[in-house]
Amino acid sequence: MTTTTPSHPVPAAAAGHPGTAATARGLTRVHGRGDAAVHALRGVDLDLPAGRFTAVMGPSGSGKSTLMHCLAGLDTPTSGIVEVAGRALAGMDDTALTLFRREHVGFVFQAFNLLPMLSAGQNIVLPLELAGRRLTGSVKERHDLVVDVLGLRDRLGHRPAELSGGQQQRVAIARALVTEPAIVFADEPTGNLDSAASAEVLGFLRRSVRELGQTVVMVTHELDAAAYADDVVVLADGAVRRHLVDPTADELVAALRGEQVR
Ligand SMILES: Nc1ncnc2c1ncn2[C@@H]1O[C@H](COP(=O)(O)OP(=O)(O)OP(=O)(O)O)[C@@H](O)[C@H]1O
Repeated sequence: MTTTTPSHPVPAAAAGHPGTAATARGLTRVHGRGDAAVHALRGVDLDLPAGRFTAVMGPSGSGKSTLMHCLAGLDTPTSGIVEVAGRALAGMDDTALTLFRREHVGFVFQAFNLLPMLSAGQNIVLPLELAGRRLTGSVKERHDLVVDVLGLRDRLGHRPAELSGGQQQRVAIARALVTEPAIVFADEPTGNLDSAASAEVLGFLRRSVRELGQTVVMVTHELDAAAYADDVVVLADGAVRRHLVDPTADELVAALRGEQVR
């Protein structure tokens, strides 16, 4: 593991767990039983620092999605510990997990997952409404900041079908950021975008880290996308092969060499 010091300061973290947004210890996930058992994760130890943009890379089947789902409380590990924002996920029932995700976790998906009948603005405030939070005071300030950072001010009245793919993904990012979650998980967020829109979306994700102090974890197959991140976790065979802090392009390519990335 690379242990070099980050070149820019790591901001203060989510409440209750200074410096670390999410932690995994001895994380395993086995699908099926007996001869049919698939060991998707084989003992992952990982600390994801707050206020950083981390890319998760690795060959197809190396466990990227499983790791993200376990960290986000969308899948239950077979063994091991997950903590997000200083809270252990083990022992939370479905209702508690749903409430926890609503408050502390944001998601950005490859397919945008916007509600087509709602305007961009209505999609963005949906998580606030679900959490019973009113668009006033500091919540309104945060909303306005997110809308401006993502350049969506003049698109709020448009429905998703009236927006380009890149604009739709920016709305999805705003929706993920508006509640000020401890961590945002982005699963192949540029998988449905052309290269120009991809660059734009990745630039906005990076700005959300730099300017809003957000923590973003992004699963990607693309070296170009990973180059926007501060840090890169390389998985292989269900384990962390490398955790690169502020890698140069050459260091990243060298770390991935030998790990066939789809
Ligand atoms: N529900 C499931 N049942 C059985 N096996 C599964 C299940 N989900 C994932 N797996 C297996 O677990 C391993 C890890 O899968 P995972 O989807 O996490 O990998 P990945 O790195 O995200 O792959 P990709 O890059 O192709 O999306 C794979 O061998 C996969 O086939």
